[in-house]
Amino acid sequence: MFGVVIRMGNPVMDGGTAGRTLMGMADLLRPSAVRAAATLRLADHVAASSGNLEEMAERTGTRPELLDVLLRYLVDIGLFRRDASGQYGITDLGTPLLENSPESVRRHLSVDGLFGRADAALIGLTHTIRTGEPCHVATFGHGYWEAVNESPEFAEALQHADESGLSWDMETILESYNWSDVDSVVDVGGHNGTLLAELALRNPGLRGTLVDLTNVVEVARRKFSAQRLDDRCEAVVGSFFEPLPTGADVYLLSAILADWSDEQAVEILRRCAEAANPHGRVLLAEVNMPMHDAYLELWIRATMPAPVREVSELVALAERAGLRLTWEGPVTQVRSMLEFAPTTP
Ligand SMILES: C[S@@+](CC[C@H](N)C(=O)[O-])C[C@H]1O[C@@H](n2cnc3c(N)ncnc32)[C@H](O)[C@@H]1O
Repeated sequence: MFGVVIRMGNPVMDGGTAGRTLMGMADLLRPSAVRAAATLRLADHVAASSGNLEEMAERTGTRPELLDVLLRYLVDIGLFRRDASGQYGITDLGTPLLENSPESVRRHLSVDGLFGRADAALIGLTHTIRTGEPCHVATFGHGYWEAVNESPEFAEALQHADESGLSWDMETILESYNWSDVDSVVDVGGHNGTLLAELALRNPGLRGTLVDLTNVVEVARRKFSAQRLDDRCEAVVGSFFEPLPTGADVYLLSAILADWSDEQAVEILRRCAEAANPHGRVLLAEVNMPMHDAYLELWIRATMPAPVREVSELVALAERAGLRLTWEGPVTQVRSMLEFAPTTP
């Protein structure tokens, strides 16, 4: 209370244009109110409501007097309107908060959802800048990928976000490597199965095993079934920090290491080296984050470590894990293709 009073009497708030602009840029209330509206599904409740605030509070599990303040503020910022009788309605700007709007952003903004939670952790950005630790870890006690696997809804959210298909230059993985000699591949951290399914479709002799955490594996299994690939592609629950299925020709790591520190990356590579012994190969198809976009890079750094590594650094990590470079493929703007073989039997 006193803080509010002090801030309202602050000359920065009352005067200087730049100060006001900055205070507006740094404002946290507006985004929090928009996200509260998304989380509480207020647009849908307003659309279905008879106008009775008590009833809407009951449905949203909120306190009527505070729900009223929130709705009034959302009117002030143009997401809702209120007629003379006090009945609320949705404006054009507020329409994407409806669950079934073609442009719906409700799930994305909900603080109960995967992306909304990750965004909420951004308040700890200073911690990340100081320490390098993702503020997601500092805020929730675990990383982004553990969160994905915490709730089936989170994995589904990721699947919807990934419906774009072969993203991040996956075509380079499919086309630059000689898959015709490969009988079996383990897609380590293979996610929703998009890449493995495409590999199997383009290489009819190839069998694949995808290893990932629980919820993601469910999504991958459904994809393999839908594409009638169950006889050649399986998805198994496992961690790349634990022993992996042994004896495959290729252990594929696509866009994995960027999410982990050097020590963790070496551990993952070592698990692949152990499983690949003695004749298998480890194929690194690492992503290179676009450095020119500071906004994206800050978001990613706040959410996961995502170090951007040069080819020489990747090779050095692999050597620490008992792997030697056997093939250097293309290095595109977003991918580095490198093949390794275990050095020790
Ligand atoms: C950035 S995605 C990469 C997915 C995929 N390989 C691709 O190229 O799109 C990272 C994947 O690693 C998985 N993952 C995270 N921690 C894991 C662990 N300990 N063991 C296995 N998979 C894990 C995540 O669930 C996610 O599917």
